[in-house]
Amino acid sequence: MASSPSSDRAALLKAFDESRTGVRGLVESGVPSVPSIFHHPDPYASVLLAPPGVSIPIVDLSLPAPAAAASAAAAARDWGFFHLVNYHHHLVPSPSSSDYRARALAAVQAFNELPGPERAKPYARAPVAGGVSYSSNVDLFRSPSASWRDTMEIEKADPACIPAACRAEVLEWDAQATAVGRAVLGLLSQGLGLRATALEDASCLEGKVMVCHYYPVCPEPERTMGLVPHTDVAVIVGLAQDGVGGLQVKHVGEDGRSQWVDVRPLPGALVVNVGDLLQMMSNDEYKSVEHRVLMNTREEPRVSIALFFNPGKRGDSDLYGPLPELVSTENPAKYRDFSIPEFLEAFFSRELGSKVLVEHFKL
Ligand SMILES: O=C(O)CCC(=O)C(=O)O
Ligand SMILES: [Fe+2]
Repeated sequence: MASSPSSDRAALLKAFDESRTGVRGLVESGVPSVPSIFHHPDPYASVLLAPPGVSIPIVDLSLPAPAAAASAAAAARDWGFFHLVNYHHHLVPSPSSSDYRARALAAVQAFNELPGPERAKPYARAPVAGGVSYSSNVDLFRSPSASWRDTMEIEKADPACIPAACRAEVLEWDAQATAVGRAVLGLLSQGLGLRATALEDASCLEGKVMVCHYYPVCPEPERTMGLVPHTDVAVIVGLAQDGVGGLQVKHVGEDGRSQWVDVRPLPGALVVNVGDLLQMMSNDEYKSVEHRVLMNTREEPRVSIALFFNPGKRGDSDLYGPLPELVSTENPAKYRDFSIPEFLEAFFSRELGSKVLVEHFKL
């Protein structure tokens, strides 16, 4: 019996997933070209590139609090993305000084470059017992094209389950990035005219997911993508990227047209962005923004670590939606309230995409 293209694709996806060694495993096996399951019809799709010199705003955390809050709020309103600099005085004191961020990125790279059988051990589709999973493409079986990326996800992990190659470093980074995340949530709360602890009180520091990406070198970068355009399912995200580049943000330029703006690596800076949940909690004051990762043509892999801050209270009766303080008869709620289980079910039933949850809960 002749097989159909879709059953061929399903079989190829299954075989790829069962290899348990991700895209890096394909590269190690010496694939000379990008296999068909990773082909994107138009990886550089349709939207203009911003002229050189256009870039996301920079928020300086060493400014006096009111100025820092105004700057973070303006960036969250106008761009949904910013570089955070001078955050070091918010870090947790630690005997091992120096660059936690660089250490964590290097350790994630080391994990991804372990021999295949070693890194295959935690291979699983999240969520899993122990809170750690390594896999390729969160939406592998739901999306039309796979992307050139492997990912380790860490959520409420038992430290013993984090691979030894990066355990100490990712735990250290989690503690540091959480301290910085607390400061950013404070600024963004103040920027909404609320008390500094408003978002923290809504449990937004308690439901964290750390997502460590590895984008292997690619034999045909123009045929595939690192990460398809999407908005983040989170309150905020703090991202550490290495020096390779490829992340782009969609922004409406001065001429009113959308364009892709490169988020060029800025040494030492953390990239912070607004997720769909904060857009809804802020009743559209802050905007989640579409972003993507293009494959680089450099002969080196790219590593990034994204820390997703989500609400930790997740019962069916813990409801989220526009913060009550922001809603009035003049400014009615633009979204209905929802529980986190309801939110996650909507997320896991779809491929990665843009604003799908914002649309889902819109009134
Ligand atoms: O790797 C990056 O720079 C972006 C990662 C990202 O957008 C995500 O994990 O949602
Ligand atoms: Fe993202």
